[in-house]
Order: sequence, then C-alpha cells, then structure tokens
Amino acid sequence: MTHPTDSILIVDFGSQVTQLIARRVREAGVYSEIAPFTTAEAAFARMAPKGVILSGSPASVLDEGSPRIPQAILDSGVPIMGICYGQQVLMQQLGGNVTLGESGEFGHAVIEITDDCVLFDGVWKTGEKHTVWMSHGDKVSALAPGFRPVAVSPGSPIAVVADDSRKYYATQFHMEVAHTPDGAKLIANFARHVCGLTGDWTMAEFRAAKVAQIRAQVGSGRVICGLSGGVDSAVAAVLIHEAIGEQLTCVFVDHGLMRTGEAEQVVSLFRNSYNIPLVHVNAEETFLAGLAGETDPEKKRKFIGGAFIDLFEEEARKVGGADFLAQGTLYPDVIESVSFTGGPSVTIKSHHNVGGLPERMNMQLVEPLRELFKDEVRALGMELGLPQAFVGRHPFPGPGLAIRIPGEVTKERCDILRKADAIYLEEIRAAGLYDTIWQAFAVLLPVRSVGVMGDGRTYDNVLALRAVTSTDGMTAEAFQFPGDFLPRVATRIVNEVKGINRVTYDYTSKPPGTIEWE
Ligand SMILES: Nc1ncnc2c1ncn2[C@@H]1O[C@H](COP(=O)(O)OP(=O)(O)OP(=O)(O)O)[C@@H](O)[C@H]1O
Ligand SMILES: O=c1[nH]c(=O)c2[nH+]cn([C@@H]3O[C@H](COP(=O)(O)O)[C@@H](O)[C@H]3O)c2[nH]1
Ligand SMILES: NC(=O)CC[C@H](N)C(=O)O
Ligand SMILES: [Mg+2]
Repeated sequence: MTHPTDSILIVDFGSQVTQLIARRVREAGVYSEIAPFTTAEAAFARMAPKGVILSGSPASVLDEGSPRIPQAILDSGVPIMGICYGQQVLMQQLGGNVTLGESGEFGHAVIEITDDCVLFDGVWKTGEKHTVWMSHGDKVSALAPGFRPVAVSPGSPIAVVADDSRKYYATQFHMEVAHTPDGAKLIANFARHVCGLTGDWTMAEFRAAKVAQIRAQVGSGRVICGLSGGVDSAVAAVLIHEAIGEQLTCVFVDHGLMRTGEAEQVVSLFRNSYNIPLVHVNAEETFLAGLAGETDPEKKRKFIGGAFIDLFEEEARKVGGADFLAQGTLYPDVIESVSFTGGPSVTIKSHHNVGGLPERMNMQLVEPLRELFKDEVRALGMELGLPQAFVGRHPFPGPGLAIRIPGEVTKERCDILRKADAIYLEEIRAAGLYDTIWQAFAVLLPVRSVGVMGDGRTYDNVLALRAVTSTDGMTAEAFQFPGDFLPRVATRIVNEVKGINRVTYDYTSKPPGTIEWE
C-alpha cells in the first residue's frame, strides 16, 4: 500500500495555515496529502483523490502570474472546496469576478447564513449568524455561472458559494483555523457528505503508509538518524526501524547544551527499550568553541545546524557511508523556518533542523513526520507502542541551552542554567504539574541585578522562568501556576544556585512572543 485510495488532495497556494487543512481532514478520518500548486496536477493523477481542497494564499488573483488551479483538476469532475484565495481563484477561473476590496476583513467576522448548503449540515441553519475567522483584502464581486451564494458577511457579500451539480463549494473565511469554532465540522461535511468518504482512516494506516514510503525512498541505502531523546526523533527512529531494520543507525549528539543528566537518560532509555544501534557522540568542545563570542540568535542557530550535519556526516563515514539523514522534523519547525512554495511566508527563526541546515548537504533527508503536529506525533508514538516516558516528554529544542542563554554561551553560564532548570523541573514534577504543562524551562538573561544576601551586596544574573500550555506549539499561553509555587521556586533557585540573585516569570503568549526566547 502506498496510500489509501480514499483521499483528499490539498492544493497549496502558500497560506500559513495550509497544514491545518490537512490536519482537519485527518481529524475527519480521511487521508490527505498537500501538493504545491506547481506540482498539484501530478499529485492529482497519482492519488486519484475523491476530493480537492484549495488553500489560501498571500498572493492576489488580480496579480499577474498569480497561482491557478490546474485545468486537469477542473476537468476531472472531482468535488472541490476552496478556502479564501481558493474561493477567489475558483470564481475567477470559472467565469466570475474578483475585485480588490475597499477594506479587508482580518480576524473575527460574523457571517449570516442565507440558504441551505450541504457544508452546513447539522451545523448551521438558514437565518443564523456565526463567528468565523477572515484574513483577506480581495473579494468575490460576481459569481461564476452555476453558483449560488449561501452566506454573507459585512465585508464579503459572497462569503460562501455552492454549486451542487458540480459539487463545488467555497468560503471566504478560513474554516481550518481554531478561531472558526465550527470550521472542523464544515471540513468533515465536505469529506463525508460531498466526497462520500467514510472517515475510517486511522493512525495505524498512517503508520503503514509511511513505512511503505520510507522503504520506497531508501531502498537498500543506509540511514543515519539524529536521535535527541525527544518525542519526535524517537517516533521517527522507531518508525524507520520498522521500515528498514538494520539499515538504520541512530546518532545522539551531546553538544554540551543538554540539561542535567539528560544525555545519560536518553541513551539508557533508548538502549533499554530498543534494539537499534545508537552512537553517543560527545561534542561539547566543538559546540562551545564555535559559539564563543557569538550573540546573534540566528547565527547561533545556523552554526549549530551546520555543526550537527558535520557530525552526522562523520558518523556516516564510520558506518561505511550513508545516503540518508533522518530527522524528527515536524511541521511547526518547517513553517517557522522557510517560506513555503516560494511564497512570502516569513522566517521567524531558523530551526536547526530546517532553516539552520547548511547549503551543502551530502545526504538526502528522510523526514516521515514533516507534515504532522506535535500532538499527532504523540498519537503515532502511542500507536507504535513507545514508552510513556518518551511520548509524554516536554519538547526540548535541538540547539538546547544555547537558545536559552541570550547573548554569549559559555560553559559557566550553561552550568548555572542547568542547576536552576533542574530545580524548576523538580518542583514542577513534585507538584504533579508536569503533564498539565506543555513545555517548561528557564532562561538565563544577559542582565545583572543588585541584591542583598546575608547583609552583603550581590550583583548577579537574572533568571526567567517560562511554562506554557499549547496543543501544537504553533500558539501558546503562559501557564498559571497555583499561588505559592513560583515564590517557592524563586527562593530555592536564589538560595541554591550561585550566580543567580533574581527570578522572574514570563507571562507572554505566542503570538506575540515565541515559546523560546531566541
Ligand atoms: N542532540 C541531538 N542529537 C541528534 N539529533 C538531534 C539532537 N537534537 C535534535 N536532533 C535532531 O533534530 C530534530 C529536531 O529536534 P526537535 O527538538 O524538534 O525534535 P525532538 O528532539 O526529536 O523532539 P522534541 O520536540 O520532543 O524535543 C530531532 O528530531 C533530531 O532528529
Ligand atoms: O528542534 C528544535 N530546533 C530548533 O531550532 C527549535 N527552536 C524552537 N524549537 C521548539 O519549537 C517549539 C516552538 O518554539 P518557538 O515558539 O520558540 O518557535 C518549542 O517547543 C521550542 O522548544 C526548536 N526545536
Ligand atoms: N488568506 C488568503 O487566502 C488571502 C487571499 C488574498 N491574498 C486576499 O487578500 O484576499
Ligand atoms: Mg528536541
């Protein structure tokens, strides 16, 4: 099996949230793949999907050379659903009209349902008003022949359109985002009631499809897998091992930027649970030497990304050469690092395993989790029978403490941070909060403050504590600790860690902050 026959193809025009469409389709129990509009025709022919969804885009259909739906898809008779740009381009290609709106709609909007539509089955009724999320400047000003409008909003007289005979539907709002509370149900209605899919696709099938894909990609080649002890690479390694067995060697790089006891834990946890060869590389000196004197966050990240690859290549040579490098890259790593399909989605930070990769790469990447979100990877981990100790771990970034020490990274500063971080996590575990929090860590600030200890003056480092709740790391909220927790941790850290005399708590959500400080 390469992929299930009951599938939906998502044509990506470069929206920031295209992957959320895929996610909603998976939640509706249907297999989906995303193809950039440039290769969508080939993907369509290969997959023979039962439906097509058109994504949003930073482009405007009014711009010359802006993306179009491949004609073969329009000619195929397969049901289509357009979202935002997807609606605009569908209308324009089928004979309607799109104009530049006088003012756009960005954020919450209220639509009114003006007619029945299969997308609204069991969700919305005619005459009702509902909150949706919009993000557009252009709007549909004339319907293409065969379509009827079924909803309006103040900024979009044509907010939802339907052509039941061709099974074409489209919305100006983004139904894939959580800010459209009923959006997931509309996507499920498209999959089930329009495309006639049964919705019985599961993680077990995802696993089988990926195993087949990995075998096809790798053939009889050798694979080196970067194993960090985090959830993503553990799941990737086990999945790849299922696919190609002994062709896989895992490499754990101890860059000296790990937390207290982490390296030992990772290696023993993995060696005790799995019979997969694991090489433990100690590279603290290389990393600290390379980071010396560097304070720019992007330069730190790029150096680390490159140093990882150098080490993977060295290990590849030791096992007689490897053609492939496997990583547990997830979708959030990708979208924050690169602009998708050449569109102007901006780089927020270069995740070491994506945007931080050096330009010259001798090994081809194997990244089976590249389209998944964290909570989906955890579900896949459970499916693969990974120990709870792996599946439930808080994420830890590949660049480690280097991006939690704004400014220059030194061994001394790493040691201070390690001690404080260990106390913080110990208290979180003792309070039974570890599994409620999505990620918690400490940041050693490049700021010194005056204090008084034992009647003496201190002039020492400031530490920030951070803890967030999230489902997928794309958005996050500061965790609200119970009353006396933070003061207790602050006291312990200042008392027990030499070099820190003040502790603060970071209340910023994402956005506008990011989870890490660099
Ligand atoms: N110390 C390391 N040694 C080897 N590979 C690493 C190391 N740190 C990160 N990687 C590679 O980079 C990838 C991305 O790191 P990332 O932190 O996003 O994932 P993870 O560590 O597997 O999971 P988690 O997000 O739970 O920490 C990893 O999946 C792994 O392949
Ligand atoms: O492997 C990684 N390499 C990186 O370069 C990297 N940068 C951030 N993160 C982790 O990604 C999630 C989102 O973090 P941000 O809100 O800081 O972007 C959080 O879980 C971060 O810890 C990284 N993981
Ligand atoms: N989110 C979108 O798809 C926006 C489409 C188009 N760029 C507009 O502004 O209307
Ligand atoms: Mg990690």
